[in-house]
Amino acid sequence: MPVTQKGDRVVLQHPKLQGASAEILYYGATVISWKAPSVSGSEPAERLFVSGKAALDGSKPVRGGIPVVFPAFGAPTHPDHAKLSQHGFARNNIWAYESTVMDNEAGVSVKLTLDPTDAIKARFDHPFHLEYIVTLAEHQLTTDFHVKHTGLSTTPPFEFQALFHNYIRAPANDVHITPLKGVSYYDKTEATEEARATPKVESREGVDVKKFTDFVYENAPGKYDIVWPSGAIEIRTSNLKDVVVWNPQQETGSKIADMEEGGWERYVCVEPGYVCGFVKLEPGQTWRGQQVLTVKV
Ligand SMILES: O=P(O)(O)OC[C@H]1O[C@@H](O)[C@H](O)[C@@H](O)[C@@H]1O
Repeated sequence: MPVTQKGDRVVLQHPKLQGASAEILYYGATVISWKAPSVSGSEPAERLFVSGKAALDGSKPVRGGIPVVFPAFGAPTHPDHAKLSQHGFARNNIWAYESTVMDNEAGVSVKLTLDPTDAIKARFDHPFHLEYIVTLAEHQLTTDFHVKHTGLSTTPPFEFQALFHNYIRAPANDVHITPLKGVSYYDKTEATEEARATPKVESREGVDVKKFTDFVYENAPGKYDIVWPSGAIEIRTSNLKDVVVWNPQQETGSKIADMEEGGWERYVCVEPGYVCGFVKLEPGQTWRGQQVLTVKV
């Protein structure tokens, strides 16, 4: 069966390619596994990092995979988001499985949804409907995030940020991310608020994460290559103008309670999103953001 619903997750299996799969937890609609073969046709291998200490029981957001960040990135900055926790509520609420959207020789695709609950309304009282479509193809995983304003025409618009928090499994000390040269970014590792709010310009051909990195690139190219000696993943995006590159290294990684020992050496987070400024959604409108992850080696 290409789509199997289990207790806490839905499992996608490629209809033709034995072992190519994806697993999505209903908690947070978090993709916690993506297995894909290399281009040369090796056995499908895990492409995402999930910490061995990650909670998968819904007690806290998953440390790894692809958490969905909505409606606030990082600590909320919008007055309307003041009651929300870091990265918002999409990653720590239970989504509903809606349907299998596609099931053919090319791949398989499912849709999950999230609507306001009383607990969400207490913190973010806006009429919305979220849809998340995850598609597994031979060497690809696509995630589509749709935000709909479901209010009547007289309802005020609402504003949000959105981001795919990809933990890409890769040897962190050997990865390079391109092409970010010349792109402005905010350096969240700076000690003062003023320094964090002052844009810098990336001067490197290939960005590495050999030291603690938490950079928010604004108006980035939208297509990124993450390359290391034995592998490469491409991320293509639509409607996601910014990208965050994060790796805590030992300096801050060792302080993350649910990070496995040395985990920071096993991934790089490359996170496409709309996080500088806010999307403003009018009643009846739908906003769509998409990424396509492709194994290139
Ligand atoms: O620990 P969390 O809430 O999952 O966040 C992890 C990281 O997520 C990144 O997107 C942020 O830029 C970092 O500042 C943050 O530390």
